[in-house]
Amino acid sequence: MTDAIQAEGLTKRYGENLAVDALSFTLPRGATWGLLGGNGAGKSTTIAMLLGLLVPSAGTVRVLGHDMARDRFAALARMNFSSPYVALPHRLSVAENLRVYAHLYDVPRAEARIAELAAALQLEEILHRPAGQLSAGQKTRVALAKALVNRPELLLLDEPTASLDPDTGDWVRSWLERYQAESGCAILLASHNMAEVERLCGHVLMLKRGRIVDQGSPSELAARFGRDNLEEVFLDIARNRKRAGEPMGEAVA
Ligand SMILES: Nc1ncnc2c1ncn2[C@@H]1O[C@H](COP(=O)(O)OP(=O)(O)OP(=O)(O)O)[C@@H](O)[C@H]1O
Repeated sequence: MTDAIQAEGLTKRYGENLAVDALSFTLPRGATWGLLGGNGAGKSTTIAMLLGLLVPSAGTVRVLGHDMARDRFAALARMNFSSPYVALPHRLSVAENLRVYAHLYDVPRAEARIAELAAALQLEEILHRPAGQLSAGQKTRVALAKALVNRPELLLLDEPTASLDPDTGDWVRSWLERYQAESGCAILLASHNMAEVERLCGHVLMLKRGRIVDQGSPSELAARFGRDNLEEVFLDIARNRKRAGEPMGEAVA
């Protein structure tokens, strides 16, 4: 079976600024991986290139076996994306929004799929409310429904729980865990929430100034840095501290 994502030398330059610098990684089918990095590390730019929204300055991306430079639409039909920073049309009701996306993705039996998602994501009571009038938690659930409308084999999530209260954030994480186990879809998750990444991700790419500076499972990374958790590893990398046992002078990045 082809991998969910194969990125080779993926690069994005904005003038002099190298936002993403020769990223290479392979996300297997069915895996949940995290993309971690400080502000400006290149996470959103990477996701935009994986979606084909930005043209890479160099490098190649294959999504579910499709070359994004030549065969983007075949890949887009089989993947989806969610970000709290991308607003849904705010005057349309939740149901109308989901119908538009179901239509765009040519979803068979669209009304049945929308009803299924509304039940799963607790949207039934808000289906006829304008999307612009929802709370952050409700918007997140609608955005997830939109992202799942075409039963994607690959889901790209940019900060899926940003601005949610701890209870709603936990609900979304549990839901994603269950959904991933049931559907087997691959997930690439960009997040600033280290506990979230520890809980959901089997493997983490640590990004700094557009480059992968380390990677591994959350527990491997913690062990490598002699730390208890990913938050401490993140701070070590951000502040150029050494891995456990590394001689002085060999900074991580
Ligand atoms: N449209 C653009 N034009 C010029 N530079 C850009 C553009 N978009 C992003 N950049 C730059 O590219 C770099 C990576 O930005 P990006 O948004 O990918 O980072 P990020 O890891 O998603 O950050 P954050 O966690 O703050 O969202 C930054 O230096 C940013 O200023």
